Amino acid sequence: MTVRGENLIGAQAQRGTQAAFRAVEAATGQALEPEFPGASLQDLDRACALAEAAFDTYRETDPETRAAFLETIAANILDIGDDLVTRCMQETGLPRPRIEGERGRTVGQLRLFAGVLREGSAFEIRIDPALPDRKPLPRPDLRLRKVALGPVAVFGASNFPLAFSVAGGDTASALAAGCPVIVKAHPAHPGTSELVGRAIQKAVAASGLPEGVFALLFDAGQSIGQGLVADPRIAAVGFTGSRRGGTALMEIAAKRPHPIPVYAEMSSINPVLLFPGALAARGEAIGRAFAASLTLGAGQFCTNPGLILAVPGPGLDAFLASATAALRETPAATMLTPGIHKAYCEGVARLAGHAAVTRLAEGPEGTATQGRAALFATDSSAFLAEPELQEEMFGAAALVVRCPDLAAMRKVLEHLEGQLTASLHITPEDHAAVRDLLPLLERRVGRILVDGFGTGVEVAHAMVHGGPYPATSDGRTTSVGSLAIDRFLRPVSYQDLPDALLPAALKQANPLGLPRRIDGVLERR
Ligand SMILES: NC(=O)C1=CN([C@@H]2O[C@H](COP(=O)(O)OP(=O)(O)OC[C@H]3O[C@@H](n4cnc5c(N)ncnc54)[C@H](O)[C@@H]3O)[C@@H](O)[C@H]2O)C=CC1
Ligand SMILES: O=C(O)CCC(=O)C(=O)O
Repeated sequence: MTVRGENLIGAQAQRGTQAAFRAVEAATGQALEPEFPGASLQDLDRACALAEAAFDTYRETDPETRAAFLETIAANILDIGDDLVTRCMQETGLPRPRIEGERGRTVGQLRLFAGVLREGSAFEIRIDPALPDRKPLPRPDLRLRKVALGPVAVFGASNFPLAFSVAGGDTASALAAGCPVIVKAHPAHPGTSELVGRAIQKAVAASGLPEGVFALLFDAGQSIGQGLVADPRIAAVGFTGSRRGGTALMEIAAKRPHPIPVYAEMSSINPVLLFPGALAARGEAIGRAFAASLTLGAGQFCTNPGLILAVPGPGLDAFLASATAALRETPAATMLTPGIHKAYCEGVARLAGHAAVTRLAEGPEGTATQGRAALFATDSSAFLAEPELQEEMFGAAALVVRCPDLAAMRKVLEHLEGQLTASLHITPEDHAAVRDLLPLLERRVGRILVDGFGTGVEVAHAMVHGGPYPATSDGRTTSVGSLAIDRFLRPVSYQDLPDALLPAALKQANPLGLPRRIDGVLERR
């Protein structure tokens, strides 16, 4: 499939009329063909008008129609074949196995939401039948279902060009909910975006859905993204990227006459807690596993283990010896964009020059587009005194914080901002200390995991990929896993509507076969 540099608006593919940009080959820094002329504000208006026009029809399609649509998107993405993999490798510098794996995750995610639709409990059908004889007052017939919010603007991530981008988790969950989606393409992988966008556009047509269900817009600057978030027809925003970008969009959304939710996944340093029993039992092995997680994908994961907390002793020495040895041997790796590479190098230099920080290890030097791993150390009192030490360094760098005892470790955790994950390395003799910390961890993070690292998020029903601010803008939700659909739904209650007027989902005969809670009790099916 050829990349043409065209915006996809409704059933049309058309070149923009505004300033053009080109993708940059991550490994060489060379510009790639073709040019992507940016969308105009008229294009944006048309995409929003089509999305608004599509909304009422699309949201009332039955769950099976939307499930089949998501499966068609998945099949169309696979049908692009190697053209997608090679373009994506060029644009991101990520290796083939990673891209192929991510493609599998992307289609798996679309299929997961097809399953969610067929299962039906996401719509939370609740029926409280009328009690006409109740004293002193009769109870009305009350029926609740969740309905789609409206057209959703999606800003994909640079670091997951498939699973968190045009047909990624935000798009899949919004489409499953019944929301049309307008994607502002990430400028780091426009060709990949166009190929995937065409797969969705084709699926819209093949499924007989209104053309406004999907659009993809390119922009060399930020006016299309900002215009989208401000547009009154947009009802919610999904975003993965920098804290600065996410908070800028939150501000625009909050200032609208009708503010809307922005689900932004932003920055996280993902504390790793090495408990004394685990360090004594297997400090060396944990060190090796940590180095592998830290350097995965050049460290460009929001779940990257950026902060290690431990009490000094022989176990920590063993951990550091194996981690530093592994990091010194891990080749530098191509980073996604020149901007991300520059930000990483500056972050590492800032830490290296910090008076309270020592550098423990540095990976081998690479090319001008590659990032080298780095490990730094400080102590808990310096960490508590210097807020900049908890800033995310997006790349393969981490900071070890030596805590004199577990009470100091708790203080560091109390001081931390919201995080996506916390990883605990433990043995049974650490259980009492862990039990003490769990309530605090629940307040700080979205996912608590044992004897592993947060990278490689499982797409599943019980997954939470979220966390208190600034890990995300709204810690009540997740951007990965089936619960993500909830971000794009809201409850509506229907009181005393005759059956003939009720939506199919709430009719007495339950024609859609949805799971229902009758008088608070889940109905047997
Ligand atoms: N925590 C995470 O999941 C991730 C964090 N990052 C962080 O973000 C940095 C830059 O990476 P990018 O992917 O380029 O993120 P970014 O936040 O700069 O851009 C993400 C998307 O939002 C748009 N955008 C950003 N600021 C905007 C604004 N003010 N108005 C309208 N649109 C805006 C961009 O055009 C892009 O489409 C990295 O160095 C890293 O620090 C990047 C990727 C993932
Ligand atoms: O670790 C993963 O699989 C997902 C990480 C992520 O969401 C991100 O880096 O943006």
